[in-house]
Amino acid sequence: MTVHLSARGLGCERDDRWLFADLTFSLAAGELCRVEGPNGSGKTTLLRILSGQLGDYSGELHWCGERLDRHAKALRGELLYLGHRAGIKDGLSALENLAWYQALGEYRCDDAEAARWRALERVGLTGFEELPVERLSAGQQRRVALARLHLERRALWILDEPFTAIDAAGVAQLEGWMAEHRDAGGSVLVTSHHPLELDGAMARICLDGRGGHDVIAA
Ligand SMILES: Nc1ncnc2c1ncn2[C@@H]1O[C@H](COP(=O)(O)OP(=O)(O)OP(=O)(O)O)[C@@H](O)[C@H]1O
Repeated sequence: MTVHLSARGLGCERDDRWLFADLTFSLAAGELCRVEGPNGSGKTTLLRILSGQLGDYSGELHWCGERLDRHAKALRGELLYLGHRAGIKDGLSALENLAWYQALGEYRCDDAEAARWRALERVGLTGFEELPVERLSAGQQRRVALARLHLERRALWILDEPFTAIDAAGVAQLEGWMAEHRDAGGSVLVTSHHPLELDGAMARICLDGRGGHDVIAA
């Protein structure tokens, strides 16, 4: 099985405090992993390091066997990162937001417009495609961000608090998409402050907020 991400001896310090140190784990194709820990324990920082956005860490990180610091571009083409902020532009419509992501060159597909409509249908935004997103509810705005999961296939999803503002049906749906992605050979790293149906099927990286951690297999 292809190992997507592997970390050896990973550490990160903020304000003279280790968020985590000597963290070793791997995430292979077809695996799910939940990163958990109290507020401020370093979950977002870890996900930003693993997605190649932060370079101030110690230890080694590999993407598909290649050092991440030397092959960040290879990872970018295979990664979908959703931050804990929705990352959408208020004045643009849902369709325009997705077009903006496509225009950034992050998404390649034959029929970009059809892909946008299809993605918005999947997240339950039929009828809301052309309104400025500032006129959508918080949960609908989060769904605009989640529509990126359906724009194009990416091997690795890194999702930071993707369930924020999502209703119970939406949580079940998103868990279903994560399971589908895994079954298709993708991998997922996710944070959530709430219990999930998929918990039993996920490995866990538990940060304790004091610099310690546990890595627990699925
Ligand atoms: N750029 C930065 N400079 C200095 N300190 C930072 C920076 N980014 C984060 N921190 C600190 O690192 C710690 C971990 O932050 P992080 O956002 O990773 O935590 P978290 O586990 O995701 O928290 P939450 O559950 O509240 O989202 C916090 O104490 C934060 O203040």
